[in-house]
Amino acid sequence: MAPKQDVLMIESTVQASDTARWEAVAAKFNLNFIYYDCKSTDEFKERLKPGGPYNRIVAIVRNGWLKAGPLAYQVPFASDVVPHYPETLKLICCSGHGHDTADIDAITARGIWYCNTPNACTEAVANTALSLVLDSFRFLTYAQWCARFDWFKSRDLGLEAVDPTHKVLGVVGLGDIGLAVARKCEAAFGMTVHYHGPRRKPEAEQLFKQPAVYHSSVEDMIPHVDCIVLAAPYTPATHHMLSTKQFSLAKKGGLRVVNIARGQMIDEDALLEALESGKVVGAGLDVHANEPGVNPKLKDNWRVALLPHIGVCSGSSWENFDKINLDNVEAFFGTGKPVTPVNNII
Ligand SMILES: O=CC(=O)O
Repeated sequence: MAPKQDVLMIESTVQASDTARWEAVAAKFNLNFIYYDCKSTDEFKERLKPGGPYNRIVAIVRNGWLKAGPLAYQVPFASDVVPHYPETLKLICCSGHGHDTADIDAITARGIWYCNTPNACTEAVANTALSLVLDSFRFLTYAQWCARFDWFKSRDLGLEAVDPTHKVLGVVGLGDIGLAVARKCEAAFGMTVHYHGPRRKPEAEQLFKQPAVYHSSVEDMIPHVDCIVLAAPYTPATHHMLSTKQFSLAKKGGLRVVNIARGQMIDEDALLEALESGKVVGAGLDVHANEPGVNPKLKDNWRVALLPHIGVCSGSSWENFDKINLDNVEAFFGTGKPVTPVNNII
């Protein structure tokens, strides 16, 4: 009988798992699951070496999020790790939409499929964005603080807070998540929608009562909108896409800034200056430039609502992660090709 094929499972303390289906797939393709428990990326590299316990792995599956504590924020698919992968490795399945922490070019050059889990957490992230949009106008997070610690400070909000009702939303990235955010903001607040992205999406524009307006640059869009939501992938082109120049273009009354994409897309120093000058009047940030951790000056600013990158954290996302990872493992071992690769292995 052929030896079992090792699959390295990077599990999470919080994850959904269709155990019966994983067991059935393991039995069908003679898979042996081994479980990642490295304390550091260096330990991971050691274990990938000849004679090491991970030296014959055929697939890596990162289900859910990495555990908190020493395993959190290890980056097992980064440029410095890829050269350590054994020749046997042919498939990586990683929960989540973004794949900016994986070196896709290097992984592809090694002949390894890389799959994300598209559309798995659209609903969860879009709902988080909706809440942050409201917060960026109404400062409800600050009001919570007042309820706990200083009731009468909340009275100042009477002059500062406004409603998002019938205001203009500007979405950067009208993909699955950006579109869902825009539709929710239209349905909940009657907001009209402008958007920016690499190309116009005429069909998506027509999904709104008042067709969405396309701008070929973010600079062109900012003077038209009351609130900007970042929902695009993080790439060299989107690094610091909101900085001093962009904030200076805010319309009278000020801009609100919501980020549910990646922290490095905003220059946080420039954001703090824009909050100081009144170019930006509210912000809601789920993601941060230096995760895990939040800029202390942002923490001190009552106009900023902060979350610890939990946009995705909802049971529906975890169930979808597990299902899509399973679909990819099953398709790869059955046909040689996974279902949702972001790269192409010829
Ligand atoms: O941040 C979450 C994701 O990329 O899915």
